[in-house]
Amino acid sequence: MKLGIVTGIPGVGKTTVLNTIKEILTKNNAKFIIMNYGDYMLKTAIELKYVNNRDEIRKLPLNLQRELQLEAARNIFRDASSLGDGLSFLDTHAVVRTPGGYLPGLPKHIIEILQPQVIFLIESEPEQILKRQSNDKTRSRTDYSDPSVIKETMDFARFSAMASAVLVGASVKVVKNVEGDPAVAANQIISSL
Ligand SMILES: Nc1ncnc2c1ncn2[C@@H]1O[C@H](COP(=O)(O)OP(=O)(O)O)[C@@H](O)[C@H]1O
Repeated sequence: MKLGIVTGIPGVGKTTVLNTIKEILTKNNAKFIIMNYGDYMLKTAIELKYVNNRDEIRKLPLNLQRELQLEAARNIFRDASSLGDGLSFLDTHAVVRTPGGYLPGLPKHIIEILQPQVIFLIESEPEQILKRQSNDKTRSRTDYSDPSVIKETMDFARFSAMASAVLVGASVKVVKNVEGDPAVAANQIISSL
């Protein structure tokens, strides 16, 4: 199994880079899967009739959210393993900025189930991230609207990714999302896994 966890703070271009990875690997007839952590949580939440939609998940009692997080990790590992020597990518967050502080996205009990080889951190200049956010009217990311907040969140994402990597011996790779060319980051991620 080859699993790379792809992280990046909101607005850095993670969705764009992952879509580019998909295009490149599809063109190359490669065996791969791109999984989104939230999608896996939502699937279980709907099956268990906890929620009807994605936005209800973060309003559930924390113990149920933790149960969904754990079940998602087990299912993600199962799907990545079943791909054999194909490439698996998991779209998630190294850190989540909350009013109560920075929350690790990959705590011990989760990273130990996932067993990734690499944790990727997609980064861009804070000013660039702000510009992309303001150009992208389809999403609301106002909680990341200040360059110093973005810089601090990126720092904590690095600390958090390394702390998770230490637990399973994964590597941490910082990948820059170059303005105008998301394929640069996409190719780096593919070749590093
Ligand atoms: N390398 C890039 N160069 C220019 N614009 C980009 C690049 N990557 C992403 N964008 C733009 O930035 C905005 C946010 O990208 P998105 O992939 O949705 O971010 P995320 O998933 O990290 O929140 C979008 O408008 C997207 O088109």
